Amino acid sequence: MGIIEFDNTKKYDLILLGRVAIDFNPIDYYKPLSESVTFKKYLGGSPANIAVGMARLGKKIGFIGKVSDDQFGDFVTNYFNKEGIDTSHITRCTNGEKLGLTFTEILSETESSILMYRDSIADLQLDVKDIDEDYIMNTKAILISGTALAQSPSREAALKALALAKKNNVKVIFDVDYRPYNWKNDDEIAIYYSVVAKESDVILGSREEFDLTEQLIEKGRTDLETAKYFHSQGCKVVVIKHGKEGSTAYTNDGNQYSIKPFPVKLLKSFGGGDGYASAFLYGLFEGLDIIDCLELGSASAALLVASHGCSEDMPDIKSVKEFIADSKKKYGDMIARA
Ligand SMILES: Nc1ncnc2c1ncn2[C@@H]1O[C@H](COP(=O)(O)OP(=O)(O)OP(=O)(O)O)[C@@H](O)[C@H]1O
Ligand SMILES: O=C(O)C[C@@H](O)[C@H](O)C(=O)CO
Repeated sequence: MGIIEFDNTKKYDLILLGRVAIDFNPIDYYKPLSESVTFKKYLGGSPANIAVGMARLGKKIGFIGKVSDDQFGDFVTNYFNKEGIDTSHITRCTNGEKLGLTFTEILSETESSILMYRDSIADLQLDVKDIDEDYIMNTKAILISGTALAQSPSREAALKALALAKKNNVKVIFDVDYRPYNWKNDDEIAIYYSVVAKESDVILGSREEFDLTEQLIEKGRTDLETAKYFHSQGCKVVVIKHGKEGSTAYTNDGNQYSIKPFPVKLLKSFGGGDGYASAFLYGLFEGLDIIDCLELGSASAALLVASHGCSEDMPDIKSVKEFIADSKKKYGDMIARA
């Protein structure tokens, strides 16, 4: 039994709530996006990427989201169906809202960025009437992706899902997932992120994302202060990521575990967080020790930042374990264990 006690009688392991979008990553990279001509289309959206990652790791996955009523909405739901992800609670917009589009710029071997088109966006039209208690009752855990809190009606839908999860003893995972595009101001970020974080059993975020969350509580906290605060609110695991510097998990029994990134040739700096979340959470559902969950997450993240895509390149557990074994053979047993 791991640190999170899941109800293993439930139909789903995890139901994720948030955006499904599309990534367009350049085939002709190492140049400004303005000069790229050819792109590869992938399913995208951080929670959608995590859903694909966890399905490929063998977990039973559901999703609550809103997509455009057009061919791009068809593309993403068909992709989910092909990956074995339940789409019964993915609904279509009725007023022409569009699916989010993300264009990745791979400028050089060390510089990349994303350009997100998110006006009149479909995913933020998720509504409280789309949140079904019977669906939520049937999962071990829900994952709320922070961007779903950026605007109404999605904001209230996410908070309703949170309330129903707590009511039905469904564990809550909060992936802070900060994308600036749809937020009105820092106060709203702090208000809504902290409301969800305080109710969560597991929180995953970068240092910057925790700073945004805590700005109306206390500024300038250390990672340990942040972790202790959310443990005092009932959170069991706080994971704080520091990009290529690695990450640390703080558990509510007072222990902390750090992991470093696995060495890879970076192609794009995006996707690591989604690969990390999928494999780390897989480890939690498997009841693994936290350090082993971190190792899986760090390995999957490394594979993703070395890949051209995100969802499409999510690894199965065999690939993750082979990568870890190869890395240990090449660099030594303690390669990632800080
Ligand atoms: N250059 C790198 N080489 C190897 N691993 C990396 C590199 N950069 C990031 N990672 C891995 O990816 C993990 C998550 O990256 P990061 O901290 O940037 O999270 P994030 O901002 O949520 O990612 P994303 O860009 O997917 O949203 C890191 O903790 C690390 O394990
Ligand atoms: O999170 C997004 O909406 C963009 C993703 O689809 C993209 O793959 C990325 O940046 C991964 O974190």
